[in-house]
Amino acid sequence: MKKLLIYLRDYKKESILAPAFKMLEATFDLLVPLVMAAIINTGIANKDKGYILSHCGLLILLGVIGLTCSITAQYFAAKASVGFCTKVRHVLFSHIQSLGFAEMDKLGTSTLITRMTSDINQVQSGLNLFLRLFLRSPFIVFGSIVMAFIVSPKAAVIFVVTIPLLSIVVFGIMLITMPLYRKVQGSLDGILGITRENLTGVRVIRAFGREEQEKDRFEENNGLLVRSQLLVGKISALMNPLTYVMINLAVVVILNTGAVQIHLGNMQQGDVVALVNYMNQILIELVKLANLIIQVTKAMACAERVASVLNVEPEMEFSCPENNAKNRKTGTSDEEVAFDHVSFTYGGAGAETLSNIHFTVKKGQTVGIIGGTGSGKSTLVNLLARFYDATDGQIRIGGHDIRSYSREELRGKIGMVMQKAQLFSGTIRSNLLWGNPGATDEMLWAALETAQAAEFVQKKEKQLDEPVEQGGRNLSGGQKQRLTIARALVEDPEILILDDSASALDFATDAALRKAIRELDKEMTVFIVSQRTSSLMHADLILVLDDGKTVGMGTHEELLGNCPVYQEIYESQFGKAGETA
Ligand SMILES: Nc1ncnc2c1ncn2[C@@H]1O[C@H](COP(=O)(O)OP(=O)(O)OP(=O)(O)O)[C@@H](O)[C@H]1O
Repeated sequence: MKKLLIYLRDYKKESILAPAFKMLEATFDLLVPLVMAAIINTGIANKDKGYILSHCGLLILLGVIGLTCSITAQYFAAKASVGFCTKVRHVLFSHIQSLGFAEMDKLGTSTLITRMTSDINQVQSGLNLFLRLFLRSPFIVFGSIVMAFIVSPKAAVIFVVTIPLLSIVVFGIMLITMPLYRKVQGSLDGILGITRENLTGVRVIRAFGREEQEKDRFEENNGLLVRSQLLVGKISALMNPLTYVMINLAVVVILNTGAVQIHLGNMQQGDVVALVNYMNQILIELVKLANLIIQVTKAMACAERVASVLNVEPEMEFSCPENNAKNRKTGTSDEEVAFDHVSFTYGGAGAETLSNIHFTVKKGQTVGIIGGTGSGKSTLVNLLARFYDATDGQIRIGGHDIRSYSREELRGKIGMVMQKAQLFSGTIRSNLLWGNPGATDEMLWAALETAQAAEFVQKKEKQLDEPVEQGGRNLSGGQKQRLTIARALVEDPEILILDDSASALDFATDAALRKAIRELDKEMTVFIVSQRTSSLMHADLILVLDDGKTVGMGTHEELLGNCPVYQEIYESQFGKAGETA
C-alpha cells in the first residue's frame, strides 16, 4: 500500500482542499436548521415579513455557498483521484513491461488486465469518495449532536440514545455485507475472465460448435454473481426500513418532548423543527459513512492487488552497458552461439523441460531444431533470447555469457520470429519499423522480399501504408507469418530465430524463404524450429529433441543414418527410403 501512496504526494494540495471544502459545506449544512428555527420562532411568531424574507435570503445564500463548496470539493477530489490513478496505471504498465516471461507466466495475462483496468478504477472511485466524505460525515454526525445540545440540552438526550442504536444497525449491516461484497467482487472477476477468454477465442468456439457449452459456463458463473449480489442486496435493503423506523420513533419522541417543553415554555416550535432536521441529517450521514467504509474497503483490497503486482521484482537482471566488458570473461573460440550443458525447469514445474543441452554453432551457420510437440524446441530458443534464464549451464553468444549483455545489446543481436504471428494495429510500415525505427522504405522492401511478402504487399492498395487491424486480424495466417519474419529481418540481426514461423507457408514459399535468407549478404546465424524435415534438411546442424533431451545431433544425412527419432519423423513425412508420402 505504501508503494502506492507515494504517488498521492503530487496531489497533496488537492487531497487537503477536497475534504476542507467538504467541511465548509458541512458547516453551512449545520447552520440551515438554526436559520429555519429562527424564521419559525421569530419571523412567523411575530408575523415579521422582513425578518422572514431576509432569513429566506440567508437560507438561499447558505445553499449557494454550500453548493459552491461541494462543487469545488468534487473538483479537487476528482483531480487527486484521477491524477493518482493515472500515475499508478502508468507505473504498473511500465512495471509489467519490465517483468520477465517467468513472472508473467506466474501472474497470468488476465490477472494483469484486471489489475490495470477494473482494480485501478475501483481505487479511483474509492479515493474520490474517501476524500469527500471521510471528514464530512463524522463532522455532521457530531456537529448535529452539538447543535442539538445548543438548541435544547433536554431534547438532545434523545440523540444520545438514538445515535448509538442507529450506529449498531448501520455498521452491523455493513460488517455483515463487507465479506459478501468481496465474494461479489470475486464472482465479477470470474465473469471478466470468462468473457475475455470467450472473446479472444470466439473463432475456436465457433469452429468447435462450443457456443452452447460456453453459454452454460457463462450462465453458471453469472448465476453465482447474481445470487451473491441478491444476498448482499437483501441484507443491505434492511438498512432503510430499520433505520427509518428508529428515526421516526426518535422524531415522535422529539415531537412529544418538544410539545411538553413548549407547553412549559422551555422551547419554541422552531427548535423542534431544527431537532428533527438534525436527526435526519445524522441518519443520512451515517448511511453515507457505512457506504464509504464499504467502498474504501473494496478500494483498499484492489489497491493491495495492484501493489502485489508492483511487489513482484523481475528476477532477470540485465547487465549495464558500462559493465559489459568487466562481466565478459568467458570469450574462448570463434563460436557464435554455444549451449554449455544447459538445463531448464519452468517455475512451479516439477521436472526439467530441457536437460543438459550442449552444442556449438559457428557464425553464419544454420541450425535446425526438430522434435515432437512439447519436446522443448521453443523453450530452447527462448533461452537463447533470454526470455528465461537457464537453471543450469551457460549460454554464450560471441563467446560471452548472454547474462553479460545489456538488454538492448542482446535484443539488437537477435531477431526473433515467434510461433504465434503477432502484429499490432497500425500499418504494415509501422509494424515493420518495430525492427528498426530508422529503416528506409528500401530496407523495408528488401526485408519483405526476403520474407516472400513483397508480392502480396505490392498488391495491397496502400502497400506499406495498408492498415493492419488489432492482432493483424485483416491478414491471413501466412501473410502475418511473412510480415513477422520481415519485421525481424528489418532489425538486421546477427542471429535470426524462426520458431515454427513458416508453418502456415506452402512448401515452395518455405523453400524460397530459406533460400533468400541463405543468399543474404550478411553472415547471419539462423535457428529454425520446425516440425518439417524438409525445412531443416539443408541446415549445417540439426538438433533432435525428445522430452527435453538431445537424442540426435548432426546433418540431415548423418541423422538419417544414426538417429531413430529423426528417421521416424522423416519417414512419417516422406515415406521409407525417401519416397514421398
Ligand atoms: N510458460 C510455461 N510454463 C510452464 N511450462 C511450460 C511453459 N511453456 C512450455 N511449457 C512446457 O514445457 C514443455 C516444452 O514446451 P515447448 O513449447 O518448448 O515445446 P515445443 O517443442 O516447442 O512444442 P510445440 O512443437 O508444440 O510448439 C511442454 O511440456 C510445455 O508444457
